[in-house]
Amino acid sequence: MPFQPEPPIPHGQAARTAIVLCNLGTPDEATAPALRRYLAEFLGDHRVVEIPKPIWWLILHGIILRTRPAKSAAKYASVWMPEGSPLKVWTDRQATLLRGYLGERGHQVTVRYAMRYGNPSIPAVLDELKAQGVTRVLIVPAYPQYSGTTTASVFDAVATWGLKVRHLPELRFINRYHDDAGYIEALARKVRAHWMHHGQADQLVMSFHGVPERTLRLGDPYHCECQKTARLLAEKLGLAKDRYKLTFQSRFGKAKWLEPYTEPTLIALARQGVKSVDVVCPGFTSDCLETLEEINMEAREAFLHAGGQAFNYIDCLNDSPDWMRALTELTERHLQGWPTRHADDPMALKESRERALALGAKD
Ligand SMILES: C=CC1=C(C)c2cc3[nH]c(cc4nc(cc5[nH]c(cc1n2)c(C)c5CCC(=O)O)C(CCC(=O)O)=C4C)c(C)c3C=C
Ligand SMILES: [Fe+2]
Ligand SMILES: [Fe+2]
Repeated sequence: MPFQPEPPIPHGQAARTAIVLCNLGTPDEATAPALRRYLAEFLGDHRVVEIPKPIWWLILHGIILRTRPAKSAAKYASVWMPEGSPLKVWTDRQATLLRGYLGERGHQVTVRYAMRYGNPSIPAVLDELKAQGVTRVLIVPAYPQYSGTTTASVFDAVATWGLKVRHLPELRFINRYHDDAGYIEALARKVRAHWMHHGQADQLVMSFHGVPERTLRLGDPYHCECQKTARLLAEKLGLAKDRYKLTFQSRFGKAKWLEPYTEPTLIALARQGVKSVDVVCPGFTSDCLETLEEINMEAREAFLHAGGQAFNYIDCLNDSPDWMRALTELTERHLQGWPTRHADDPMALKESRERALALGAKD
């Protein structure tokens, strides 16, 4: 494969830093053809479905992509926002705000969002940043808990992009922030604000996206990191063990996934006489199909149908100021050693060039 053409070598050009906030991805429209494109890319990723490729290709293209796109398109249509898919709308806002929050603290960084599947794609965003002269990139997956199915797949996309690039930018990659104090505090404040306005339900259900159970046996730390997030959040909220539950949602396919499953747990709670539940999804940093439709519509319906009386969904972190502050501090820590406060400042640049020349560098 030939390398991409490079711009002329930039003698004396200051380092320029960018942050790329990478989320899962979402279809461009809530239509069956858009869903087919998106699901083919997403479910065709061997990180996501680990069945041997030729067998899975037949199942995916022969069965799943013939039936699922239309059904999923109807679900997406039920949560679509005027500006687009919720996942994209929130991720876009987070990137814009992060740029502002970092700017307030004197950092001059470009911030973009990218999607692992769909648009704007990770390679397209990295190409654009490189064309702008960016020389350092911090990749921030939108997943607090590390999983091979999601976090590592973002890394694959970055590494694959790098295969065609001769002059790579310096790259950093955040693996996890499931126990980050700012993230836990932002979650706790969301829950407390909800309690202030609506009162506290009998149970708090913390629902995380599931993964196949075998990934845990094969060494994926995702399950442990979800447990830790839930424990820290409960501690922060002062919740006793019998007042909250950790569950896993969004099971896909027939294999066993991490348990307990969210919807059956909600049904069991209702049947045991639990009248009210608050449900929060700490593993999702943005509201999306899985929270707005699967939890706030389907799971709500199941709980109420089984005899529950009040189902209160607590929004994801989205663009909450507490989360934006946490994300700012998290990225600030990972930018250390990259002088983002000076990069575009002509005086600082002149000084650093003079210092470099004094140390014997050639201009
Ligand atoms: C938060 C982390 C996520 C993990 C871990 C994850 C693993 C995972 N997902 C699937 C299959 C599907 N996921 C779907 C949607 C979806 N998944 C996540 C996040 C994680 N997935 C998000 C944020 C979303 C919503 C995207 C949006 O556009 O709003 C879907 C739904 C698509 C549909 O047709 O309904 C599927 C399917 C697997 C198999 C997996 C791990 C093995
Ligand atoms: Fe998923
Ligand atoms: Fe789902």
